[in-house]
Amino acid sequence: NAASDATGSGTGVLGKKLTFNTTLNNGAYVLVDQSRGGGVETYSANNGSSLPGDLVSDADNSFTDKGQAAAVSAHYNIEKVYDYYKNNFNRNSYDNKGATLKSTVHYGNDYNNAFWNGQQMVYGDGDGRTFIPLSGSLDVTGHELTHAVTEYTAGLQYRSQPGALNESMSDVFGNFIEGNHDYLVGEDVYTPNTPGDALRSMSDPTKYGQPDNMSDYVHTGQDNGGVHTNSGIPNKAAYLTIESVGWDKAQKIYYRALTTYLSPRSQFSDARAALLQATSDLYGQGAEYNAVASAWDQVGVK
Ligand SMILES: Cc1cccc(C(=O)O)c1OC(=O)C1CC1
Ligand SMILES: [Zn+2]
Repeated sequence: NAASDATGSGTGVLGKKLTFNTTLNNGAYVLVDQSRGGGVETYSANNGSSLPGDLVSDADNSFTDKGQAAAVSAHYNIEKVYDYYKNNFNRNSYDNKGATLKSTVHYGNDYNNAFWNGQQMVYGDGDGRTFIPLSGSLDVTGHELTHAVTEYTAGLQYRSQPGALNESMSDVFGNFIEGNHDYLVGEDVYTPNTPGDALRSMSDPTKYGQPDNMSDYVHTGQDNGGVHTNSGIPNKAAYLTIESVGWDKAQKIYYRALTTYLSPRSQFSDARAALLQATSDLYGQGAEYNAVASAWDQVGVK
């Protein structure tokens, strides 16, 4: 049969009934959304580690099996992430040329991670204690896809200060995309037995062991120079900026800095300058400009 567009439905990781675009292909419905850019395609590694694995399919376009929940959430959430970048910034996928958005779920066993591997997004199932399937969180899927946007724009190297900025941009846009203004990261899929906690907090990074000031920058060889630790410093600056200038202006400032002024070896001080320049371009050197300067003053970055 010719591939055609259909509307599928299913149950996500958090138990919600979700609808999304599928394609009827050779008598089965697959998680392929041909309506967005070069397509959104969702695969399963079937708890192996070869990528991308198999396209997730269902005979009756109703993806309600428990084993399909991680794929349902990934497919639905990535549609939303695509729409965020297209609707807010007219960006057509991570490369702005309609690159196909590929995700693989059920990667590995009890895998408490998610990552962008340079070609696609990959989501573990979690071990059920630290994480439940990570694709269940919109801020996590936004975080992962933003790694791809960063790679195709600023190209921030994934180590030391540029790496912490890379991580921060993913947390910042993950939060913009999730849109619930909780400034938390991963809360929907983190520690199911501990309500109210999160993997990271942008409003109070110290709550989960991250520094929130340059004076507490962690010099380490671990984790590519502490990229998931030191991201607390630019994350705190982002929180202060968003609270001062407001959600909408902050999004525009951050997107312009990421796509126009940041570069592979940008340090925290370069991020301050890039965000100030973006603010000046967009809103001049008034209240918003002073708010950005103050935010970075407060985290000890000049
Ligand atoms: C859970 C996890 C482990 C290692 C790397 C990442 C990574 O993608 O950097 C990761 O995912 C996140 O940080 C998402 C936002 C919760
Ligand atoms: Zn990341």
